[in-house]
Amino acid sequence: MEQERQHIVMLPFMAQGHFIPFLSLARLILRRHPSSTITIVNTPLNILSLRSFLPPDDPSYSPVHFASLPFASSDHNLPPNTESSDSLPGIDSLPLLMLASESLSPHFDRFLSSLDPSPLLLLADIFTSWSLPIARRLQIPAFTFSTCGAFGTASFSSLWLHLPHRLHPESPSFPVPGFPPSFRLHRSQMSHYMRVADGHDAWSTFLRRQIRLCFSSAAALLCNTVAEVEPSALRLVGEICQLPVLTVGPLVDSGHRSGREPGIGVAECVEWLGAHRPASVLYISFGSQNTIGAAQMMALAEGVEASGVPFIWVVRTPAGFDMTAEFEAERWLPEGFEERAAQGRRGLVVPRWAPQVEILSHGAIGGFLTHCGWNSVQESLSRGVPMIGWPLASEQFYNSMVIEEIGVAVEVARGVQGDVDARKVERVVRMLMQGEKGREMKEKAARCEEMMMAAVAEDGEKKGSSLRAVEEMFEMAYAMKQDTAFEIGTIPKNGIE
Ligand SMILES: O=c1ccn([C@@H]2O[C@H](COP(=O)(O)OP(=O)(O)O[C@H]3O[C@H](CO)[C@@H](O)[C@H](O)[C@H]3O)[C@@H](O)[C@H]2O)c(=O)[nH]1
Repeated sequence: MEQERQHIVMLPFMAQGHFIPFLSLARLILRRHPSSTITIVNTPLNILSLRSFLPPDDPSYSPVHFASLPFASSDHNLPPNTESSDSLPGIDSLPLLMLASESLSPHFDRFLSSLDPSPLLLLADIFTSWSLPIARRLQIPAFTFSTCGAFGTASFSSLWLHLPHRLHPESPSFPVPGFPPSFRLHRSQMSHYMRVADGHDAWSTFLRRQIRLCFSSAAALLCNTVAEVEPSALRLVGEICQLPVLTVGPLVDSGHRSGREPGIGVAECVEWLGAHRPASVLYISFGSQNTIGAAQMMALAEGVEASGVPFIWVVRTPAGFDMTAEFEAERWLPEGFEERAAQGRRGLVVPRWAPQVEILSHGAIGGFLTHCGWNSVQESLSRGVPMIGWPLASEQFYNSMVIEEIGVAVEVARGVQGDVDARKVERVVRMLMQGEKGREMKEKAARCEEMMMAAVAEDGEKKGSSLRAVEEMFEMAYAMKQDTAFEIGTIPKNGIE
């Protein structure tokens, strides 16, 4: 009976950047509760992708099952076989995928209703909050798992709910509801979509609906962060969403990870990195679904080349062009850039996708120029690698603020549209990789690494904060399951809507 009650259903949003932390959370849960079973629900192609992340012979994942819900992307004005954000031609079509994802609701309802006995818990994504009312109706405790950090979740949620910049049309910066009065954000720290949002566009419609449902219907918020790394942001996010917050990070899986066909094999990467001095190589990547502008790409290439710092750069077609298309180096990079980089192993240009975790784990990596996607930030810090931030979209702007404040990063540019100065890139790269300030940042990153490892470490009775959070999650879910009245009123409400 106990065993049956330990069935957890997970519903990640349709994006690689969300699958990775969900799988990693599954692994963490199974480490603490090996007799649990976990069913990850998604669309057919995403299930294939999720499966490919799992090491084929790793018994620790054998209690993970998958359930597929019917989905045809062409029914939603999306290209055929487009089921995740990284297979979209560009970020502009993300709202179509977001709105299409809500069509899974009746299928998910049928799936969840068919489970007998009913599961202990639903772990929904913040973007799949449409599933929370279904779980509540079926008296299944439902928590939201934010794949972002605490500060990122707090800022992103408050900004989308209130669009506060619209109240200050003349001002470049503005206060944010729920944040201390002295706190202000700058317009450049918003994606283009948020800047132009009026509350009725497709982005606002979907995101506001999901955030409100999360705040009103989840029993708790799980955050992919480490309590000791983001202590003050934890209070902030708890106040903004009016939910208990549990920190379960860092969800960085060091196991086998393919997910997508890499542009370079692990062995080749490791061999290339092996020819370099410790902490001498800069890794450059903009995550799974973002890319920079064409002129920015040229400036970045010029700056990195001028710095003389060896690099591995994951490239994809610039913003405004089909991101799924083949990368044309001769069109998007300075003439002869790749050939010069190849000489003496100065640089490695990798099309589309690289084995990032393996690269960041290599001792030759000394810095990471990143778009500040939260998985990348966690992967970098959990290996003590300091960063250069270049946030492009979503909550990446606020992640960049967090890592600057912790002292483990410096921001070099923002967004996909602005001018980028190759000289500044050169200076910042040299500073991080060769300067005194870079050395200090590396020391701070090493301290973050220690805190992150401690959060998931166990020494007899002593458990790290993230392991304790997993226990708390189980205790809350058991208590809610026993309290058959949980549906009416035992869940905290934030009063929104
Ligand atoms: O060549 C690549 C590129 C990416 N990755 C992996 O893909 C993930 C990328 O995740 P992340 O760095 O978070 O970037 P996005 O894919 O852009 O993530 C989306 O989801 C994140 C978590 O919610 C948010 O923080 C971001 O803003 C949002 O864009 C990481 O695990 C990387 O290791 C690779 O393995 N190889």
